[in-house]
Formats: sequence, structure tokens, C-alpha cells
Amino acid sequence: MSSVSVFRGFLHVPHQIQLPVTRIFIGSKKLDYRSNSNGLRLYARYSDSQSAQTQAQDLFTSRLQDSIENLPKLVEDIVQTSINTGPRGALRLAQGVQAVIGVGSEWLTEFSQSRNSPSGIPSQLQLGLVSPLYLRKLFERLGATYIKLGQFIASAPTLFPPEYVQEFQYCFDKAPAVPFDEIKSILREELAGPIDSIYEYIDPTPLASASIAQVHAARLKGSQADVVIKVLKPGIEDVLVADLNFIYVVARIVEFLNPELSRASLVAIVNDIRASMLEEVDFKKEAANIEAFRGYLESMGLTRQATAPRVYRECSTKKVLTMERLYGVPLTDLDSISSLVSSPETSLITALNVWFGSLLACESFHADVHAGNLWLLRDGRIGFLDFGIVGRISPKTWGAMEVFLGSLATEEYDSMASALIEMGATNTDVDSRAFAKDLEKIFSSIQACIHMFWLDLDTELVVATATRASTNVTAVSANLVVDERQMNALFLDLVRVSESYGLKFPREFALLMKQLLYFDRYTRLLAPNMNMLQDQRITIASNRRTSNRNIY
Ligand SMILES: Nc1ncnc2c1ncn2[C@@H]1O[C@H](COP(=O)(O)OP(=O)(O)OP(=O)(O)O)[C@@H](O)[C@H]1O
Repeated sequence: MSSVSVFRGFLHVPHQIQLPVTRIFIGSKKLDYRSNSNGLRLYARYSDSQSAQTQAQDLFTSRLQDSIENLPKLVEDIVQTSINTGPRGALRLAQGVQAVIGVGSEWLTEFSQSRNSPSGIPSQLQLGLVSPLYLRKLFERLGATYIKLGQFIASAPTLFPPEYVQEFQYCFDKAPAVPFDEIKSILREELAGPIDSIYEYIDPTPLASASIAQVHAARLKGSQADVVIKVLKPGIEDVLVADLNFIYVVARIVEFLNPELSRASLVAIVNDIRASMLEEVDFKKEAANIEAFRGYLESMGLTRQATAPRVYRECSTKKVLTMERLYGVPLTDLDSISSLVSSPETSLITALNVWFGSLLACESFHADVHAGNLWLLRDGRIGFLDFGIVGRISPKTWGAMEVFLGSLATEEYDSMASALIEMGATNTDVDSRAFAKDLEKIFSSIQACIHMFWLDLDTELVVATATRASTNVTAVSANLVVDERQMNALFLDLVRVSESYGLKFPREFALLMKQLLYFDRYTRLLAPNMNMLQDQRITIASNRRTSNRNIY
């Protein structure tokens, strides 16, 4: 007879069945367990296999009872969600099938080509549509919700496997433009009146078109101010509701079938995603975020160094955001930046100081500082655009983050370990010495990798230089790809090692790290000799923030 054992809240019974211990009955007595951040923890063990087997059977019955009890709730939830989704669900399903067929045939073509190749089938094809590459392509085709979901995956290394986190860094948000007539009718409806009484002129060709919104340049009547109008794409809320309801139902079913996943609170994560996406399609929230940031600049006397667009509330609604038009270039456009200012490095330092300062002094921080959203303006100020995604950080997390950043710069692994332990919620005792040693290992292996990679890269660059005229551009862009990959890999390793010590970081940690990766990219371009975390001109630490404001 197979033996049965109990450990850390899970019963392993024959046939590989793993039963989460939620309730165990001994006769009529219930065995108590306590739930903590690491899951369930038992306070008793059964060494007698006979008694354990009886307990396993009791447990199985108990689980079954639980499932039967929960089934009506699940069905009710699914029915209610389907009713809320309504006919848009059927339409979305048809679009979903189309997307699957499209990406599926792409996969099939590549798969059949590589079957005949001597090198065999590449790993990215082996998992079919659920391999990171094809799943990312499928998400891009499925549009807004899935693109945002993909971006969420990219920013949540504590929740998803590293290869998916890495691949979804490239989940791009571009979508075909909505015809201008449709945009005009949304404006008429939203602004409740003739649009030519508000705008002198609207450029029919959009400045940008992403999955959720489209942006048009315009000029206001009266003041003649140059503005942009960000318009929520028609039907996007329906798509979001249908998709998010679908994802919710899938999460509910998966959790019902595999209750172990409720430990990772799958449904709670989906609910979080749902809330943050619905926030992003409410431009009133974005307007409030912009105004909070402008208030921060004002109160800190930073308006001559940086800005965010002024919002025109009188012609803004939940679906339309009219704001001051900024003129500038992305922080990655080195040539244009050099023609605008004599010291790109100084501009970068300003951007860093303003952003770091906002982490605590502003109620929320800009959590999407990709180059499209961070500009050097024609007047030399730094322009922050697109406040759709913001983060909030508690002083406690930021305190630990400061120590972490300081230790990153100085390579002090003991203090890095204690900062990470402080940040990662855990009830267990972490061996900080061993943790520090493991951290040191990843950092030194990454340095070795960079060294190796540079040897290879040099050879590639010689070839590239010989074939391309603009050698600098080639060198710079190759350099950036390497750095970003390395930095992402380093971050993922860091999270992985921390998790092995039972640490779970708050979402702001990943959000902050992602922004630091963007800033690292700008530093390599604009100030290659500067150490972003150590330079005295950059004010990261809050205690220095008030006494020694060093903004250029
Ligand atoms: N105030 C502004 N002044 C000038 N251009 C703007 C302004 N706001 C937006 N844009 C242009 O429109 C583009 C898209 O705007 P925004 O980033 O707000 O939209 P989005 O749909 O959230 O895009 P993404 O997801 O790519 O960041 C910007 O990259 C910029 O080129």
C-alpha cells in the first residue's frame, strides 16, 4: 500500500494527486491550520500511514464537499458575468477566433519550414501558441486588453515565468487609426455641442494611434492655444468589459479546478488588473494625475526645469482629454537633443531629479517613462507625458528602496540583502548572509556575461560598421539592446533568488525597477560616463532631497 505524508499544508496521496489542506477532520475534530503569506502551515504531522490515509480520505471528502458547496457560487458568477457581458461577448469571441487563426497559421508556416531544417525545431516553436513569442503576437492581435495584460506580465516578474516576462517587454501598443469622422462624432457627443465652437482647427491626421486612444493636434478657439486631443477609441470599453469578464471567468474556473492557485490569489490578481485597466480608460483620472504632478512641480519650484501638459477641463471628459501641446523630442533622440541643448547630461540629471523627487513629494509617480513619454522640450525643459499609468509608493518601501539603490551602486551585498528583506513581505526568518552571497553571485555572473558579450558584440559591430554608413547609430542601438537585455536578466535573477528566500515584493518595486531600466537606457545614451546611482548631482535619497536640492 502506498504511503501518505503531510507537509506544509499539502497532502500527497497516490497517483500524483496533490491536495491542498484547507480543512482536516479527525473524527469529529477539526485540525487547525494557519494561513500566512507563504500559504498554509500545519501544526501537526501524521506519522502513522494508516491514520494519514484515513485523513487523506477525509480530506478528499472534505474537498469534494467544499467543491460542491462552491459550485453554485461559481455557476452563479459565470452566469452573472455572461449577462453583464451581453452580445458583445459573442462579437469578441469571433474576433478572438480570427486572431487565433491568424497567429496559428503564422506558427504553422514557420513550424513546417523548420521541420525540414537541419538545426531542428527552435524552442520558441515547440510550445505552439502558448510559447512566449507566439503568445505575445496573439496578445498584440487581440488588442487593447491583452496588450495591457502583456505589459502587466512584463512588469510583474514575481508572478510570471521569466521567459514570458522577457518576451512581453516587446509587447507593442500600435493600432490602426479610427477614421476622423468617427472621432468628430465622439467629440460632438462628449462635449455636447458643435466642435467648431471649441476648437479652431483639428488636424484630421492623428499624431498617434494606440489600442486605447488616438491623439490629434488641434487649436483652441479664443485663446488660439495649441492643444492635443486624446480620444478614447469607440467601443473600447465594451471590448475591455468583454475581455476582462472572460479572463475573470477563466481565472475562476482555473482556481475552482486547482484550488492551490488560490494561494497565489489568481482571481485577486485578475481583479487588480481589471481595476487598473478601467482606471486607464477614464481620462478624468489621467487629468487628475497630470494636475497632481503639475502641483508637485509648482510647490517644489521646479516649473522652470520640467512640465506636464496643462489640462483644459472645460473640454475634457471621461473619454476626451484636451491638453496643452508640448513640442519636443524623446530622450533617446541624441542628435536632436544635442542640437537643442549644450549639455544633454544636464537635461538627463534634471529629468532624474524631478522624477526621483516625485516619488515621495507627489501623491503618485509617473510609472511609464518610456522615451515616447519623456521629452526634452524646445525650451530646454523636460516634458512628462501620458499619466495613464502611475504608481504610489509608501515611505517605508521607499526607505528600503533607497538603501537598495545605494547598495547597487556600491556593490554592498549585505545591505542589499537587508533592504530586499525589508521590502519583501515574509514571515519567515531569512538567512541574510546566505542571501547576500547569492546576490553577489548573480551580480558577478552578470558582469562576466557582459564581458563575454562585449567580445562578441565588438565583432558584430565591425561587420555592421563596414556595411552601414551611420556607424554611430548602429553602435549605439546595438549597445542599447545588450544593456537592456542584461539589465532585464539581472532584475529577473534578483527576483528569482529573492523568491527562493520566501520574499514577495510589492508591485511598486517592479514598477520602480522598470522606470530605472528606462533611465539607465537614457544614461547610457546621454551621459555614458555617469553613474546614475552614485552621481552627487542626482538626489535620490529623501534626506538629501530637502537640504540639497541640486536641480539644473
Ligand atoms: N500633450 C502632448 N503634446 C504633444 N504630443 C502629445 C501630447 N500628448 C500626447 N502626445 C503624442 O501622442 C502620443 C501618444 O500619447 P499618449 O502616450 O498619451 O497615449 P497612449 O495611448 O497612452 O500611448 P502609449 O501607450 O504609447 O504611451 C505621444 O507619444 C505623443 O507623441
